[in-house]
Amino acid sequence: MTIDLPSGTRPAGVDAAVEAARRVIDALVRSGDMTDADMASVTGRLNAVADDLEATAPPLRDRLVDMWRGDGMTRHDPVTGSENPIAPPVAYGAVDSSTIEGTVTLGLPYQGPPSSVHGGVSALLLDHTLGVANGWAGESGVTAELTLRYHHLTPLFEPLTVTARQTSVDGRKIRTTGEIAAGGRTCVSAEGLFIAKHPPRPR
Ligand SMILES: CC(C)(COP(=O)(O)OP(=O)(O)OC[C@H]1O[C@@H](n2cnc3c(N)ncnc32)[C@H](O)[C@@H]1OP(=O)(O)O)[C@@H](O)C(=O)NCCC(=O)NCCS
Ligand SMILES: CCCCCCCCCC(=O)O
Repeated sequence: MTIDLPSGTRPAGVDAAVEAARRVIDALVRSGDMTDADMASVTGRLNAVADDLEATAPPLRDRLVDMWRGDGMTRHDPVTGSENPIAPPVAYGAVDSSTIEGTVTLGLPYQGPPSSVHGGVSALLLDHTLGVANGWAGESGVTAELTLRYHHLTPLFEPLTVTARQTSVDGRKIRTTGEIAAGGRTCVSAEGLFIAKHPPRPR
């Protein structure tokens, strides 16, 4: 079964709140202690928001069922998820029947080396994008092996292209490749082995 690609961020509801949370995370990392902001006040206001959300959140099991409603892509994952503040988020488009491509610009929360993307963040983006390419191509599974090569530092603050392509399906073994590029230069390349396995969605 071929999945639909994630359909993007909605302008209201939780998506808008998540977008605001991303701004908060970015602004906190940007500020550090080099700010005139009253951090005691900031802390109090953020805790008040968290108190409100925690007091009104649904039971975990109900939310898990809700997260996995339907058969298609989710809105909560940590890469594309418009309901997840730790997702940058990446937005994908189809290139062909087995290839997808996404664009994203990463800021300070994703820093590893100076002004460069953390290697683990690159791994996250590639693991997920290879997985979604498999769903798009019609045969998906869980990651069994992910081999990465870091060719060049991946820059923060400029558009990155994340590409993935399913290259073969052999029984349960699915092979997929991908890369992160900046300005047309490959920064990280990936080869993945996925095994067709489909943990049940909570219902
Ligand atoms: C990957 C996983 C599904 C394989 O377990 P399994 O379903 O029991 O599959 P099997 O052990 O029967 O292996 C199936 C085939 O894949 C191969 N395989 C499995 N894991 C492999 C790996 N890491 N590297 C290379 N080959 C592997 C096996 O050798 C076997 O090949 P064969 O059919 O030629 O003998 C299982 O180890 C797993 O669930 N791992 C966790 C996955 C995960 O959390 N990924 C991140 C989130 S998506
Ligand atoms: C059919 C749906 C495909 C979704 C792909 C999600 C990739 C998850 C990768 C991972 O958890 O390591």
